[in-house]
Amino acid sequence: MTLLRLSQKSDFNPSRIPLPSSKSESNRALVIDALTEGENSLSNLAEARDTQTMIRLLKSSPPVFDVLDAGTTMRFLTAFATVTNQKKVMTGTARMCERPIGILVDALRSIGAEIHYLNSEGYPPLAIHGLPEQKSDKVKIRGDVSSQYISAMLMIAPVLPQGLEIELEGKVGSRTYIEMTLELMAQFGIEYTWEDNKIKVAHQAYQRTTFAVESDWSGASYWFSLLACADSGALFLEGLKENSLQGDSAIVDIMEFLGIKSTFENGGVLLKKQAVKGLKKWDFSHCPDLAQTVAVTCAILGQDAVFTGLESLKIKETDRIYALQQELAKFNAELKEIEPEVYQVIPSVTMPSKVQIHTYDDHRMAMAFMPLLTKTEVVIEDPDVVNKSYPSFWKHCELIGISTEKLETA
Ligand SMILES: O=C(O)C1=C[C@@H](OP(=O)(O)O)[C@@H](O)[C@H](O)C1
Ligand SMILES: C=C(OP(=O)(O)O)C(=O)O
Repeated sequence: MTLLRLSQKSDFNPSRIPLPSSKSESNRALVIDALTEGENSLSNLAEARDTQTMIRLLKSSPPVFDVLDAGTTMRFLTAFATVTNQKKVMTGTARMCERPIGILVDALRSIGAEIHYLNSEGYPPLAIHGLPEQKSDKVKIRGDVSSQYISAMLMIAPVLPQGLEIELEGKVGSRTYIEMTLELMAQFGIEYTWEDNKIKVAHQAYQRTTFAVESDWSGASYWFSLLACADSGALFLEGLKENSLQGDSAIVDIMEFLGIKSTFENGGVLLKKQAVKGLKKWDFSHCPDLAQTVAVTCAILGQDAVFTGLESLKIKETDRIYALQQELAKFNAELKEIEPEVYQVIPSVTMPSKVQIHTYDDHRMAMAFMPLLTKTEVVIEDPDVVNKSYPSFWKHCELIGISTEKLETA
């Protein structure tokens, strides 16, 4: 196994970080591009493995779409292959084959798709045989498992012969990602209405356009956390916009409570330290990918906080609740379920002289625990796990004065 030892060489002052591009925006733009007649001009596509996998599969179109561990690539390409009447097998890593897809398959089948499960009902791998005829222009989808099913159906809606009306059932999680999908579709000329729980998209053509992907706010969150945990310094994060398509820009509001003042200027955001006001309670329903970052920040800063909206964390790259609980315990902090689906972060009071973080095949576990280096010696297991969303993460650590030393073990 590879281990990476992290330690701080200097103050983070003044350091510029050339953030990676958003994989969520990139993967949507690529699917829309594949559904547009004629050429779009897409720039700043993400270096993330999830996006590079999407690019490779769309370009080479092999009979088996192996998406590895990329959730959006799995869900978006399932809908794409169906609507474009392709015969494909959809598969991925062992963990991907444990991540549910039944809600999307049911939605596609209800409008006429032919899709079969090759192993377990409700999970990849799948065999897609296409959509011989659109049988319905209405579909109901529950909103509390993954918004990616809804985004996948929305992106194919304009090219369906009868268009599509999607009725969202129950609580809707990750709503900001549905909004991102619709706003991006609108940039490619699509008109839609969203009233109450019904989103309607008529049959229409995607218009050729020029689209530049913004930097990744989820990736930016680790630098907010690092500065919040550091004694001093300032950071400039390049390529972020105040009016972002990405819901994870909520990190600005969260970190305002945890000691970071953000100023948008010169095509990015300048982070400076300010007094910690304290974060009492936060609902992560619409920004689930920030939960690990903020849990670790609170644990390090000695901030007791209550988190809700963590339901979807159990079905992501790993069970992120379990993973957080195990790793926080290594420095005497806790993520305790105090009522069903209500969690309290109980911060660390004593910090060991060294902490080794297991990363559970989850990029966000590696990146979220990096700021621990401000308090103790940190060793990250399997550091290449960051490649899923942020391959240059450790290089950027070096760039701002963190030493990263690779250690090989048997
Ligand atoms: O649509 C997207 O780009 C994403 C939606 C979210 O997933 P869920 O909708 O499953 O919560 C998020 O966690 C994921 O990283 C990216
Ligand atoms: C959950 C994530 O991605 P996905 O669901 O697309 O695999 C993530 O990047 O944190």
